[in-house]
Amino acid sequence: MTFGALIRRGFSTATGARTRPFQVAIDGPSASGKSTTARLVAKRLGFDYIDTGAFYRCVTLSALQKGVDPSDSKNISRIAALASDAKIDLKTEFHASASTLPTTRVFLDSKDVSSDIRTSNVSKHVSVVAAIPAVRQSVVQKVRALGAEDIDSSAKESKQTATTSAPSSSRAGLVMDGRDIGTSVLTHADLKVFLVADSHVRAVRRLEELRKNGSQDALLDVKQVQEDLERRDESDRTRAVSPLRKADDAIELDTSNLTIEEQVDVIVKEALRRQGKI
Ligand SMILES: Nc1ncnc2c1ncn2[C@@H]1O[C@H](COP(=O)(O)OP(=O)(O)O)[C@@H](O)[C@H]1O
Ligand SMILES: Nc1ccn([C@@H]2O[C@H](COP(=O)(O)OP(=O)(O)O)[C@@H](O)[C@H]2O)c(=O)n1
Repeated sequence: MTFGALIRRGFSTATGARTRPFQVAIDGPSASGKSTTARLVAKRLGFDYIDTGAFYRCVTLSALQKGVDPSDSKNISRIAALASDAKIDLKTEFHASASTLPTTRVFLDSKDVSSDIRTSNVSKHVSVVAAIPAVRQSVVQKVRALGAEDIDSSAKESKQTATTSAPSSSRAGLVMDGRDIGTSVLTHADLKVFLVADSHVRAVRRLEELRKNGSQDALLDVKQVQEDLERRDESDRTRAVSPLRKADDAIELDTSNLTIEEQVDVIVKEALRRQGKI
């Protein structure tokens, strides 16, 4: 095994120093609370945050904008090419105020598409796009490249964009959320969490969020939102490559009856415990 591979596996150096940032992997079905929780955990721990769902949404948006129908299997290789060519950047602002939720802006080929990737049309097609093996390969490559940048240059670029509550140099870790983070992207993550919640509860929360954001999709009713979430979960769970599933070594956390603060607390405490800080 190479030294690089040992580093990726998180082995310590002879001096006992950690060789890579502490990694937290958060997976789970749609609207289980992953991104909200992940951003707040990152803020509390002074870690970076990567929303991998945004990558699949960008590829889907790119296809739809170019008139390439994701539901037509003849378009698989065109969508794979779009995924490979897409330049995707995330900029998370952590904000100084303790009570403000960090915000992540998403850029596709340098254009801010943060709202465009959240429309119901993108949501409707994203799971089909995410099931294309070549798309997953491209996205995982892009996501890993971001993770590696965090390892090699902890005080660089993405941190300059952040109005962080913690100094950028202290961003010694990474929180990543998605569907396959614990099972195939960060398989050696120091802490893996699988968030779940009742699908009706998730639909109510998602609709509330759409209303708050003034989205046109706020006109949908809870039943329609719940159906969309369940359809997407089913597709994510049953696809051939990297399906949504709890990693064997992940902690499962049901957020149905928790407050956001409670679920964040559980994860932050476990991360601190595993870092030997409490
Ligand atoms: N425990 C909770 N109680 C109430 N609302 C929650 C809770 N957890 C998350 N939410 C809300 O549910 C919605 C979906 O959460 P989000 O983090 O976007 O989920 P995911 O990233 O898994 O799709 C957001 O509006 C979020 O604020
Ligand atoms: N690591 C990931 C992240 C997202 N995805 C796909 O991308 C879609 C959108 O992810 P998301 O996290 O933005 O979705 P929500 O949970 O916010 O609804 C999911 O339904 C999956 O099909 C994936 O396959 N693997």
